[in-house]
Amino acid sequence: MQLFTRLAKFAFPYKRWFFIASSAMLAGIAFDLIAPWLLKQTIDEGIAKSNVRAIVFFAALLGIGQILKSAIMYFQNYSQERLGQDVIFDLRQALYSHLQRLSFGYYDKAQTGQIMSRMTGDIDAVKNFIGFGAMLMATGAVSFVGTVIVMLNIHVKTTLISMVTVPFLLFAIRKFNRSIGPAWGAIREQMGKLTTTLQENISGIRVVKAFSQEKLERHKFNERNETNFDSNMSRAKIEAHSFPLLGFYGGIIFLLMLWVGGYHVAKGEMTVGDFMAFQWYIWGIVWPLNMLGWLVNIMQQAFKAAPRVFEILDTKIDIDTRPEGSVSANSIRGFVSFKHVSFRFPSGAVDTPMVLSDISFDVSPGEAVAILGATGSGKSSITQLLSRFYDVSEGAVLLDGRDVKDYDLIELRRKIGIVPQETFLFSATIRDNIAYGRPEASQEQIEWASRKAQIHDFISSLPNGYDTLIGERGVGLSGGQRQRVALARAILLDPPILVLDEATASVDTATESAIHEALHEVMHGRTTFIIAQRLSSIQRADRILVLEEGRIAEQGTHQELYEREGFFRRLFNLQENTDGVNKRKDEALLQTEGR
Ligand SMILES: Nc1ncnc2c1ncn2[C@@H]1O[C@H](COP(=O)(O)OP(=O)(O)OP(=O)(O)O)[C@@H](O)[C@H]1O
Repeated sequence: MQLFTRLAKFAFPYKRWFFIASSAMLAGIAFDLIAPWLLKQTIDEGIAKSNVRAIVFFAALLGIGQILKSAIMYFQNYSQERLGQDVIFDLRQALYSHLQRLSFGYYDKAQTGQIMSRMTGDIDAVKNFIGFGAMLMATGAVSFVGTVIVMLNIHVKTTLISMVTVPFLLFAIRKFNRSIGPAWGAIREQMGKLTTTLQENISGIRVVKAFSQEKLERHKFNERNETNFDSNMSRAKIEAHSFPLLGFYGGIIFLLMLWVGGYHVAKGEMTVGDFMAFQWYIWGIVWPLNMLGWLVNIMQQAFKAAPRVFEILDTKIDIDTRPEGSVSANSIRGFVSFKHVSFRFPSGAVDTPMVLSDISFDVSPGEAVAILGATGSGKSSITQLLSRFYDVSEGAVLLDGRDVKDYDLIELRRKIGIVPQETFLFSATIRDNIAYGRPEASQEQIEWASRKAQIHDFISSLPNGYDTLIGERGVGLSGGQRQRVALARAILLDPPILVLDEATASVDTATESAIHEALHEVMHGRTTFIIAQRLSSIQRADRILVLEEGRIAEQGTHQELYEREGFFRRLFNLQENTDGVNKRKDEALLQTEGR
């Protein structure tokens, strides 16, 4: 019932189509009730009395009625489809907007395939019900009741005896309804899993092929496909078992009517016209009953699909984009302050250790701070809290002296240019990708950002330049090129805060040094966070924070940390040694080649 109410709320704005469809439906049923009577009149008043005028008159009325009904059917079909499409349009739109507003915490746990299948198959199932299932149900119910009333008026005994199987049929429908519901639930769930497997396989096809795991993946898909097949066969078995029984009960109604009606005609208690009219009327009760199984199917599909859709809509938005009383972030300067921040990912269990513990530091506007630490030490998490991809578990992150939670989130994020660790590019032109955060940017501005990111020359060398289309996730570009396009995208935002999360990890040392040279100018006047594991990436940092297992182990300038003989010094010595060894190897190689 709750589902009905929720779906009805979506349908309410389109009540106009509902009224047109239901009026057309009632008009259609009215015709179905009048037409057999016209037939009766044609037979009893025309044929039986050899009255040609009466035959022509009633037959003409029947013809006109048929034409009118066709026109009415057009309105009914159009408006009920329109109602379904409108509702589904809004539902899909609401779902998409909600998905856009859900935080990283949701996506950490969600499966893309499940979301996809809810946006497509589940929504379609709901549409089938709203579009014609519900209307057909209403038409059937009105037609059934109306026909029974008219038939009772013509001949009570024939009507009642003909309908003797109806209670059995309704009982069978109830049983069918109970068993088909779970079957449809399993199918919708299986479809979500099948889509997830497919989506993961396609997204990870390069890994699959690199590790020659096509057979394993085929096996995984096959398993899902088989489960889906089995679920559908279980459903088909229930249908195969129930539908003939429902058809049988419906057929018996027709036979009983022939038998009882024929008997009463023979006894002179019914006219031939009445009998013929009954033949027609009987379809008014048989078709809704015959359709019941099919309608229950549509309804159960929708009732299993709708909760999956509503489950997403009901997911609480934990990080609201425009919290009440939020302040504008448009004029922030970039003073960042972490106050005793501790953090655990929302997907992490309560008893797991914090990813960040008691982190406190201040960064002045324009300062460049490097965050250094072993893998998994919490470097990226720090910057994710700044952009409010997640909210702190304890403490506070302040921006220009205000809690980041107080700012309009959309404006806040526009003020933080991020080059993430994993570059994602859209299947669009290189220009569109660079201008993603600032679609109104001019070609000059885009080229300026590309130059700073050391990617302009490469783009210009392509036959289509900035108009070059890149594939999904940036296919067609190397890892380093993708990273530089992402860098240009962040630079173009011209933000007061810049976050470079291993932004030059995929480029060669020469390009890295060229990027850092150019970045020096870009970083000027901006608060910059440079997350890196290579010391060469953080040369330009004014200050370094060293993280160890989610805590700040040390902080200071290069010189201060070097003298402290801690993690930084160890890393420095290690990387110096590695660089030294590499350098010696290169020299030896050159000498060998030179000989
Ligand atoms: N979305 C997530 N959900 C749950 N735990 C996460 C999530 N992302 C990261 N973690 C965990 O949080 C810890 C810190 O991760 P973070 O990405 O901040 O480390 P990092 O220092 O940036 O590592 P790297 O240098 O490898 O990028 C890690 O132990 C990681 O397993």
